[in-house]
Amino acid sequence: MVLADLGKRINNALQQLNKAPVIDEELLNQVLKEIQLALLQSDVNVKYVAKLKSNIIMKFKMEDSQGVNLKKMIQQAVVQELTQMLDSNKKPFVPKRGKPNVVMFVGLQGAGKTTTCTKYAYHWQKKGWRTALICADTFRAGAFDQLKQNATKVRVPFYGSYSETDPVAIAEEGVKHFKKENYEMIIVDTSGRHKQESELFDEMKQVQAAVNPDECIFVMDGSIGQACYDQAQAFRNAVNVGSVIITKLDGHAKGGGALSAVAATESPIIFIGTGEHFEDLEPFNPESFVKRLLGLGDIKGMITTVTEAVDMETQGKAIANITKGQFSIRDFQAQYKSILKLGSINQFMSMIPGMGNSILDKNNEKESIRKVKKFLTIMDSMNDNELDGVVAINPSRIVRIARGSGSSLEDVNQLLDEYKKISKVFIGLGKGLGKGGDIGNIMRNPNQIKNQMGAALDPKMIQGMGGMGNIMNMVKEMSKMEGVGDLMKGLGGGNMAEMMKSLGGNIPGLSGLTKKRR
Ligand SMILES: Nc1nc2c(ncn2[C@@H]2O[C@H](COP(=O)(O)OP(=O)(O)OP(=O)(O)O)[C@@H](O)[C@H]2O)c(=O)[nH]1
Repeated sequence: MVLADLGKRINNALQQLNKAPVIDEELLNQVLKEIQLALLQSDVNVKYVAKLKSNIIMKFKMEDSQGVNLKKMIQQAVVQELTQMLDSNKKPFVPKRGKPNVVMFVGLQGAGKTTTCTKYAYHWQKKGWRTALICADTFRAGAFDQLKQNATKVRVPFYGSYSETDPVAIAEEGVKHFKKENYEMIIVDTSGRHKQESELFDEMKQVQAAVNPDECIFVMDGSIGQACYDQAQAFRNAVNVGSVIITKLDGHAKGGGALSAVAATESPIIFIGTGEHFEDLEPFNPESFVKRLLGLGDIKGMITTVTEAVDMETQGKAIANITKGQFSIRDFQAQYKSILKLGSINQFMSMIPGMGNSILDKNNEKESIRKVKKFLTIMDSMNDNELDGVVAINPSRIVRIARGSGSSLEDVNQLLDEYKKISKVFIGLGKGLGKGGDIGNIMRNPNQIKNQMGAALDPKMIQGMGGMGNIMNMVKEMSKMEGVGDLMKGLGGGNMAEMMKSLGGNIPGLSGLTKKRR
């Protein structure tokens, strides 16, 4: 989670409301002063910070302090004001499946445009869209090689030329080529310049006129803080910029300033860059971002992520098996595939209320993803009978599987151990749910589930989630929350079995995710 420090400081300020016996204007002023200071140090414009304070004080004065929970009201007001500060109030372009969506990227040199084009391509490709990249940057030497290398790494087809010097011709030709091949997401990377200059804007306009993109995304370096305002305005005035991606928000103190400044230009921010790797791209939604920043979770976002990540048909088969007391390696494989589709595990965890500041550091997360990928490769080397549990995997097969997947015996054994542990949890869960998969069964007999989950999850993970009691409360609370009903309906049965099916899709991987690299 980026800007974690800002979130922590705002949260700490709000905590004072919990401790105080009475919430009066003096205390509120003190809390707001600390929030203001944190925002100013994150380079948020003083004008927005002052407005946030006066709006919250006004709401406080309007409340009848007898009848409301003041702490909750103030917390909600802070969320609302921060969300408003980051909201451009403009709806971004939404790509449509099954048709060619041409998206052109513009920005200054070094902002991270080429890297972000690749991250964006990877994002859509992971969702199963036919995605392609075009390098129309003929200005910077080596730009085509960089894009080519990136595209190869994420396995996305690319188009470019070493000999053609006209960016317009390359962009036009590339778009024509990929449209003919029925690509759904066609991404055009254009040239940057060191500063805003007429040559850059002229070139962007020509490319835009030639390829007629559905969307033009402006990529901007977030480390410049509120200076983003002038840059975003200049690009908006020069070309038809539809939305913005702010990069380098990892480890930069001025992130809050960058985000609020761009929102003020009325350009929607659609993603933020949070690192140099291709998976370091977070979809941006102001409310979700603020709630996660303050550790309040984002159930709506979590439901969307889970719904997108879960393959309903495969999971349906897994849940049918579980309720029959079976859990095959193929079911296990389905859970691991879902984990990869979640995108960032940290980002997913921060959507869970109470887990705002992620439990994994970046190295651990990468290590965990590597492990998930390794396990998937090993499972790819098993035959159908082994995956479906028709035959047991004997020692000689373990040797063959290790050889076939290019892994060690230790890796294969580790996978089988993990599978055994997880299958115990799932089979226990299936028993707890009973035939109908009724939520009531779980809630009437929580100890059974608690014991089984407790045995399988990593103790550090349980601790990170506030203990087993807290995990059970979270499941209980989530089952009551807005949107969960829709998810359950969407999943078919409208019962807890279905919900556990989708959420459970992530539990197995988590048991190994907090293990430190040795
Ligand atoms: N830390 C961090 N680094 C980033 C991020 N996005 C890009 N970078 C780095 O920023 C540097 C510049 O990125 P490029 O993608 O080459 O920049 P560009 O804007 O395409 O440059 P031109 O093609 O010359 O216009 C590279 O070292 C990237 O790895 C991010 O979100 N976080």
